[in-house]
Amino acid sequence: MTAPVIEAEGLGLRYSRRRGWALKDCGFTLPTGRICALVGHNGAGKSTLLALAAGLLRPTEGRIAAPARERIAYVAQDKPLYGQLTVAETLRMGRELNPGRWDDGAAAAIAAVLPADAKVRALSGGQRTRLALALALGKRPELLLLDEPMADLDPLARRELMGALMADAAEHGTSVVMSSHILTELEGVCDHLLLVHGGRVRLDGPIDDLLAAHTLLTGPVADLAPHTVVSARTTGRQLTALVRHEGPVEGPWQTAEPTLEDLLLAHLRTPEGAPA
Ligand SMILES: Nc1ncnc2c1ncn2[C@@H]1O[C@H](COP(=O)(O)OP(=O)(O)OP(=O)(O)O)[C@@H](O)[C@H]1O
Repeated sequence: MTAPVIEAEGLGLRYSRRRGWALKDCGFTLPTGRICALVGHNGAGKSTLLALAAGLLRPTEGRIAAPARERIAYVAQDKPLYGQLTVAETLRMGRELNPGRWDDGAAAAIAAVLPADAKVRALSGGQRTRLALALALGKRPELLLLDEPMADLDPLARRELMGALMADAAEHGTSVVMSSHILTELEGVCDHLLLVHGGRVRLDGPIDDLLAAHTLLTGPVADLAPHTVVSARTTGRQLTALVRHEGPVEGPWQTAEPTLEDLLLAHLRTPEGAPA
């Protein structure tokens, strides 16, 4: 097995005593070189987890091991940049802050369409995202942490930038963790999944293994034991369910392997604390 790039054990974070736990009892291992989708409801704890992995927050309990700060690039949801700098000055700052590591070509490939002399404060949301991603890739990180990176990009820019990011990650063996609410965007791009539900890790592992461990079935309503029902819906006498199977699914049902979207939606629909 590949060495892990992130390893968490009993990880918990409480922003304050009054607010309760944002993350609790989280344990997972992310092998090096994976493209990991980080999925969960609003407020599930995704940004908190990314900030912990980036070393910007300290765990309240447990531990998380990840590469040193200089080997991580973290693009936060609000893409903090200096508004008074120009695009060219921002890239120069990236080069000066990362001596010996900075990859001019990677940064320029992403930022090339931006007006070099425009002030950052005059850029659109999507243009700022592009600049933040250029800075992140220029740093030539071992681990790239992206918090909803594509949210304010138009569909063409989203496709182009996602393609560029993934090609760059594949070429350099970069590990990527990317949170997103756009499930279709993750399919075909990510090979690993981390699903956070109510502050706990509900599912994690290679996507192919997780899909193979689940079955989507339709047919007459009946007892589904010994399989674990993740979500079920009945229409008249017809049952549609997603189960985590224990051995082969035998019965009067039509069965299929779920898509990633089927799997994610089913797990996101379950109540907090239900068996995964
Ligand atoms: N700086 C903070 N101070 C106090 N509580 C916070 C802070 N940041 C987040 N929280 C709380 O921690 C919990 C997890 O928030 P987090 O931002 O990690 O969720 P998320 O999964 O990234 O959500 P979203 O999909 O909406 O971005 C939420 O209950 C949130 O209110």
